[in-house]
Amino acid sequence: MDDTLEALFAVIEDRKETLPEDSYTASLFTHEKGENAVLEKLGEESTELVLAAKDDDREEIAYEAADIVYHLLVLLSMKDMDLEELEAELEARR
Ligand SMILES: N=c1c2ncn([C@@H]3O[C@H](COP(=O)(O)OP(=O)(O)OP(=O)(O)O)[C@@H](O)[C@H]3O)c2ncn1[C@@H]1O[C@H](COP(=O)(O)O)[C@@H](O)[C@H]1O
Repeated sequence: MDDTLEALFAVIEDRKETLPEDSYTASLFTHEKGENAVLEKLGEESTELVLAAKDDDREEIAYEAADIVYHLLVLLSMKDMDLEELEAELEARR
């Protein structure tokens, strides 16, 4: 899981740097979508996750959780944060 998150975060950081035209991630870092779009997605997906949990729909829970994790990592990158800061906070709670 760590490797998966690190690989995804590396792709997100690359898209932020290179801004390929056909990249959804890159569009989030430009005025085309921007921070508000990321925050809206996190709000929508949280609601969808709650509904999936209420339905005990495991496939949908995994799908919505993945959407949230992806947009959360985009938000961290947007704020010039990195995975280490998230890990440090989680470790501090152990
Ligand atoms: N993990 C994701 C990921 N999760 C979700 N999304 C996109 O997030 C968008 C919104 O997701 P939704 O589930 O809300 O889908 P939707 O309601 O149909 O979207 P909208 O039409 O409302 O925008 C969709 O366009 C999804 O494709 C993602 N886009 C990219 N990634 C990862 O980022 C990598 C780079 O992607 P690009 O930047 O597109 O090259 C990919 O290889 C993936 O690993």
